[in-house]
Amino acid sequence: RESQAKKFIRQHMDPDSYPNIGSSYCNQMMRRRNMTKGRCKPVNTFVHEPLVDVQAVCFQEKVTCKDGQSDCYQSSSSMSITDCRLTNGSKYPNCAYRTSQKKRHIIVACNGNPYVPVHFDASV
Ligand SMILES: Nc1ncnc2c1ncn2[C@@H]1O[C@H](C(=O)NS(=O)(=O)C[C@H]2[C@@H](O)[C@H](n3ccc(=O)[nH]c3=O)O[C@@H]2CO)[C@@H](O)[C@H]1O
Repeated sequence: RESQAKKFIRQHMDPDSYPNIGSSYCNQMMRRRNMTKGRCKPVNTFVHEPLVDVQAVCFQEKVTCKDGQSDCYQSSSSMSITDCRLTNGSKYPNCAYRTSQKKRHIIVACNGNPYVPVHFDASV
């Protein structure tokens, strides 16, 4: 059984790829990280920073999550991210994504002991 922390890493961490990634990045990565099985996950963000830097966000600015819960945190610095967004013409099982490379502050929810990211809430 995959823990929430491991699931966060699988779905949102890609420290080893460089920002100038091609337009097929999302199509490849959404498959490779298992987010196109059964349905195409509509929106997903990958973070191109070291895991320790993303884990540190759990001890940075506390903010309210989109769902109203209070266990979200906003990164003090902006981070290199890639937003993957399903295109309108996309038809399962061929999940077609738009790849957008950005520098944003990320907002994650943290949980557990050790206190680590378990959910990607938004970027600002
Ligand atoms: N406060 C909490 N505290 C603790 N745990 C919490 C909390 N909230 C949820 N979970 C947990 O997380 C699980 C989960 O998968 N939530 S999810 O909203 O569907 C994830 C979103 C995100 O993956 C993605 N997205 C979205 C925007 C963006 O910029 N980038 C981007 O990637 O889209 C998804 C849908 O929006 C949920 O089952 C629940 O267990």
